[in-house]
This record gives sequence, C-alpha cells and structure tokens, in this order.
Amino acid sequence: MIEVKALSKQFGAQMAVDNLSFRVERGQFCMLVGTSGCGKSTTLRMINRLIEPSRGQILINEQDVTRLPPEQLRRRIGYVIQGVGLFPHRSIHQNIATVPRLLGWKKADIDARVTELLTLFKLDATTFADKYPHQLSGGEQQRVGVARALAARPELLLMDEPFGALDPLTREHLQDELLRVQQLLGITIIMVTHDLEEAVKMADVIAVMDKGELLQLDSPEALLRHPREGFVQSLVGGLDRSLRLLAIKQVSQVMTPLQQPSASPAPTIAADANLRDAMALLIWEGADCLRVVDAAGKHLGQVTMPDLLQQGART
Ligand SMILES: Nc1ncnc2c1ncn2[C@@H]1O[C@H](COP(=O)(O)OP(=O)(O)OP(=O)(O)O)[C@@H](O)[C@H]1O
Repeated sequence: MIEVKALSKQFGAQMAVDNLSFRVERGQFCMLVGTSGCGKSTTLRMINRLIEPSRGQILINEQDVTRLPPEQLRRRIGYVIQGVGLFPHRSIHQNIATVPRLLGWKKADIDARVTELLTLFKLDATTFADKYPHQLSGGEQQRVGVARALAARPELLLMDEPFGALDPLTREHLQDELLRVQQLLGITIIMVTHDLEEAVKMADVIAVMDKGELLQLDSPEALLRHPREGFVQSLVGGLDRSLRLLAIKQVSQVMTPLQQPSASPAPTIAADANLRDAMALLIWEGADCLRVVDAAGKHLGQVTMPDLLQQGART
C-alpha cells in the first residue's frame, strides 16, 4: 500500500535518512523504532512532505506521491504528533472538522463525522464538541488529536510518538483504544516510538533504524526471536525478551481444553489477556494452572505453567 524506495534526506553534510526502503501493506500497523536522532521523524515527515526528500520515491497505492502538491497529499494522510497540536482557540468540533471543511464537505456530513469520531473514541459528543482544548485532560486531547487526523478518512495515518507525554496508565489505555479503532477501520498506520514495549505490543511489523539506516523489518515475534547481530540484538535482546514474547500472544491462542475440575479450583483469566499477565497471575497465586473465561465468565479452557514456559522459550 505504501512503499518507500531508496529514500534519503541529507541536512548539510549529515545523512539523516540513508537509502531507506520498506513496504507496508494496507491495514498493517508499522512501528519505526530506534534511538534518538536515527531519522524516524524525518522519515515520517518525508512521507507527508513536511520535509522534501533529497532522493528516492514514496509510492502510495503504486502512485509516486513525491510529484503531488504537498497540500493535496496531506489531506490524504492523517498526522498525529506528541503534544497533539490542537488549535487552542477552536472548539473540539472545529478542530476535528478542520480537514473535512478544507475539502468542502457539507455541514451535515461534517457534524455527523465529528459525532461519529467522538463516539468512537468514547468521548460523549454533547459534552465535548463545544469544549476547547485547554478544558480537556492530556489523554482526552490526544484522543481528539487522533480523531482529527482520521476525520477525512485518510488512507494512511502517521503518528510521531503520540503517547510519549502521557502517564503510563493513560498511555496503555490509549494504546488499546488505538488498536481497537485500527482493527475496526482497517487503516494503515506508521508510528514512531522509542519504546520497544509499545512497538511489540501494537505492531504487525517493526522497522528498526540506526543512524539513518533500516537495519531490520520484521514481525514482533521474528524480531524478538531472530534479531540481527549488533544494534538490533542489543535493542531487543535483554533478559526480558522471553517476557516480551509472552506479551505478544493472547491466552486464547494457546489455551487447551479444560481438564476435570480439581479439588481446589484454579484462578481465572480472561481469554483476551496476554500470556505475560497469565504468567504474572500464576506466580502471584502460586498456581500452576489458570481457567480461561470469556466476558460472561463462561469457561473456555485452561493454560498451564508448562504452556507458558514453552511459549517464552528460545526455539
Ligand atoms: N531540519 C533539520 N536540519 C538539520 N538537521 C536536522 C533537521 N531535522 C533533523 N535533523 C537531524 O537529522 C537527524 C535525524 O533526526 P530525526 O528527528 O529524524 O530523528 P529521530 O529518530 O526522530 O529522533 P527523536 O527520537 O529524538 O525524535 C538528527 O541528527 C537531527 O539532528
């Protein structure tokens, strides 16, 4: 869906991005990770032409967008940055309506879209539409920032450390929201983060960059199990690699049929919990088996300590 070919950006003598090539399919969530200054933001900003590439091509649906007028291109691409960048003197409604208005949508369509997006992000439309950004919490502002970026149904959403300034709980909550919305809308996302945890949790593919170059592009599991020697290995290869592997799978993916109930009933865990949480619960409860339940509390199966040890092991 989006393909970057031999993309480079030179600032004076410095190669901020050096001969970068990668492809992200429609509906995929791609994370760009790497240390500070490795060229992640520059890459993102070349895709929506806030920065002009020195060399290379960017194809969206096979069309070379480096030849399109930047304003026209940016209306097809949503962009969310850390700290949101909402217009302070415009209401939440006006903020979200920005691009649809530029595109000349009818008022009724704009109103309906604003309400739809606020509802999607669990913000009550009657309460929030007429508020101003300073009347919202950081987490609410960030949700509005994402809603605004999605307003005109862009084919691609670019996000530059969108949750970087939030406290850990709000951050986790918004990560879950974004994943839910992404799955619902099937939108393609490229997001920059310096947080490997966030990348592993959310991405279909992770692109690891260092000094302007792409070192590895892989699924979270492949990256954790087979990191390229050198920088990628030092980035992902800590002792907690096994726990990160557990964090990317859901309990429902590894559960087995429930055995006969034992004398002391096993603790329960939700089918959509991840395996790291299951491991934590087993340790905390001093148990060796958990019963897996759905949202209604119905028993679906079980996971055991040996199942989890196997999933987190080097293979
Ligand atoms: N407008 C500019 N003029 C000159 N150099 C720049 C400019 N923008 C970025 N750079 C340099 O290019 C390199 C890559 O910057 P970039 O912002 O893309 O890195 P990053 O990986 O996003 O870093 P961070 O995680 O700290 O945001 C850095 O060395 C930076 O100093």
